[in-house]
Amino acid sequence: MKFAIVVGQFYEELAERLVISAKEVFEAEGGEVDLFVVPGAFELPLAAQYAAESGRYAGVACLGAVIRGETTHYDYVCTEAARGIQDVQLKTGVPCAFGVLTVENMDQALARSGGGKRDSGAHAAHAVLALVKVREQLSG
Ligand SMILES: Nc1c(NC[C@H](O)[C@H](O)[C@H](O)CO)[nH]c(=O)[nH]c1=O
Ligand SMILES: CC(=O)[C@@H](O)COP(=O)(O)O
Repeated sequence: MKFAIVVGQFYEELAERLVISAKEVFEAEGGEVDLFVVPGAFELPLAAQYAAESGRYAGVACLGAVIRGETTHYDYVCTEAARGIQDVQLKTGVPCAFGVLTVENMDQALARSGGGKRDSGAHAAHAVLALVKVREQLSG
């Protein structure tokens, strides 16, 4: 079974941490992973749509990190990424998990990318696998 990981690499270290964790989860289930890199979280929905519509993947983990700055730009990036990824999975029927950190600072991001509080990369991969299982249960 093949999975896609699409990652916004606005913060390269965080992107790498999230990808490593998600990849480990997919590969532990025997999955093969293709990685697609985009500049930031705002590009994730279209990248996820490309992957979902390719017909090659059982699911897509959408990863990235958005850290609030001085302006309202944060709100638009987060909202569009979340809404866009949800729209893609509902439109295509291909599981697309939201593994995008939306945080106030780098410490919060590190803590949620395998730094002890949570691993959002792994959680996104587990979410994809869970939806694939639901689809399999209903198609039998
Ligand atoms: N500030 C962050 C961004 N901003 C960039 C956008 O995601 C997008 O690439 C740009 O607006 C061009 O379309 N992206 C993140 O992923 N994280 C941020 O903190
Ligand atoms: C999340 C963002 O877009 C943010 O990093 C941009 O920073 P600023 O709001 O200070 O321009």
